[in-house]
Amino acid sequence: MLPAVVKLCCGISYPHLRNMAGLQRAAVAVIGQEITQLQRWGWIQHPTRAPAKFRYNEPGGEAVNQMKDQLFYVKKGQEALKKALRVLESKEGWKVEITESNGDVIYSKVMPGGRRVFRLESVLEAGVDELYDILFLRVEEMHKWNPSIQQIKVLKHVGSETIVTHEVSAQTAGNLIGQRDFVCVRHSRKYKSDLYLSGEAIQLESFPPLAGFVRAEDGPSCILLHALGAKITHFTWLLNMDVKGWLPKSIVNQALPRAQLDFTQHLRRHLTASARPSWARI
Ligand SMILES: CC(C)CCC[C@@H](C)[C@H]1CC[C@H]2[C@@H]3CC=C4C[C@@H](O)CC[C@]4(C)[C@H]3CC[C@]12C
Repeated sequence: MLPAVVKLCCGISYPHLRNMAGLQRAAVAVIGQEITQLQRWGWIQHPTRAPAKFRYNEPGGEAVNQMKDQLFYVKKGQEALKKALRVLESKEGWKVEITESNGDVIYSKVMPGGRRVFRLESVLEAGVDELYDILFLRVEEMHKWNPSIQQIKVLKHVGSETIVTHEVSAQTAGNLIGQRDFVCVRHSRKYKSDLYLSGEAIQLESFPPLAGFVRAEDGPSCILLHALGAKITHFTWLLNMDVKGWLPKSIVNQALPRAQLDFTQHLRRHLTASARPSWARI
């Protein structure tokens, strides 16, 4: 009797389960368990907004694929964070690249394989939540305050902590590196009063490189926001980028730390501008 009632309830609430072959059903169960595990460990939160096309009444195969998709992006974002943190935690091999008078310092280090990664250390006069809002929640607005960016589009929302983005850098005067575009998984993770933002390039069949653009690859990279006070945050940014194309290493290794300093400068300006009342803004 009980199994029949359970079956009936499942049939009513999940019509697609009835259309599924045995294997698909097993896959849904396994993926469901994995997501529950991740949620239990606090790695993912319950989606506040279902991803655009995620609907329970779609045929079984589609639902399985969408769940697999979600799991793939969340895991990719978490792995990017772990890998980036491992780079930051390793203490050897860092050398000072640039020291600015405002206290910003950029270090660099050569990774196995020969790529140089850059680590910016800075202190910003803003709270962690405000920075999270600007850098993650309002990522699509970044071009409004940062002229190095032409456009950022969120292609997918996977729960509230993971997004898939398409970013296009701007063609700026004096920058010897032409425009690039990126497709990345971006993941955010809160830990006490700190916040971690990670990113890594992914290949999306549905989003092949645009004609006329060089598709660069970001990551594993991350930004760590560590609260020093209510309105003061230590900002660490690991930039790990393969800009692709045929460029001398010396040019790339000058442009990347420059791009970090520019980014922080624009961010500071944006913070002061948004702190002023709207009538006082130009
Ligand atoms: C030198 C040339 C090739 C690149 C210049 C543009 C660089 C600096 C731009 C292009 C895309 C940008 C990234 C786009 C999106 C995010 C996610 C956000 O949560 C933190 C900032 C971060 C990570 C940006 C950092 C700056 C960035 C990497």
